[in-house]
Amino acid sequence: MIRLDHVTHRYDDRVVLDDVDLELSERRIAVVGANGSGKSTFARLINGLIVPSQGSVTVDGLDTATQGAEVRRRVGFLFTNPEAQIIMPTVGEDVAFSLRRSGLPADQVRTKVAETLRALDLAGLEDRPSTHLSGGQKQLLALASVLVLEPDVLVCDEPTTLLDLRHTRQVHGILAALALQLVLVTHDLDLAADSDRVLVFDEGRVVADGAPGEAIAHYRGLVR
Ligand SMILES: Nc1ncnc2c1ncn2[C@@H]1O[C@H](COP(=O)(O)OP(=O)(O)OP(=O)(O)O)[C@@H](O)[C@H]1O
Repeated sequence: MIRLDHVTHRYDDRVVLDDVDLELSERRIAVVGANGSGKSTFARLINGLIVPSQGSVTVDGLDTATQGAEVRRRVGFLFTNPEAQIIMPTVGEDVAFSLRRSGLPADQVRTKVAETLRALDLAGLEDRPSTHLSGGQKQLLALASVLVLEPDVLVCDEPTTLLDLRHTRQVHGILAALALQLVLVTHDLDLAADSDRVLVFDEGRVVADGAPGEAIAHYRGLVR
């Protein structure tokens, strides 16, 4: 359960999230809204990349402000641009790097890395330099490096914005099949429609919250 208790966030003096109060327990939650409406700030609050100026954010009762490391063990985060999170020179090393503090022996790390790459259509690419991957493959690698840690929650901030249609569909399919709680910030309303609950942000507030049909219709109404 993700809980935002009267969360306000400011950058300097500017309020970008204004008294957001939510309990999120659905498996697939989509977040839509105009540029600058506060979606990324909201996403980053969930895993403690940002802590709120006022109010609190908890994940399974763990407070992001005081138990950030524990929260981040449960909550994986996928950025729009995979370059922001690919660290190691080769595909296999990058996924294995996520497990560096797992205490697992090397052979188990290798097995987990291979299994995760297989699940993301990157089988056999362990030794491929990360820089040689296509943009779509890079996003799959970034996702592999998050999923190998088996998070309970995955927060994705516009994960398909930089991808072509084929890779967008591929990432959608993979995200839809994951057995975890997914919070997906997206401008892709087809993708948002395929969720259990949609939050619509506008100027730092949640202005609609509910079933996809209703919430997306509200969002469309805002931009008319
Ligand atoms: N680190 C920061 N310092 C100052 N202001 C910021 C910072 N990050 C975001 N902002 C501002 O906060 C507001 C909300 O930004 P945020 O990125 O959360 O919106 P968004 O809905 O995700 O937008 P987009 O759809 O364009 O990604 C924007 O006006 C943005 O300029």
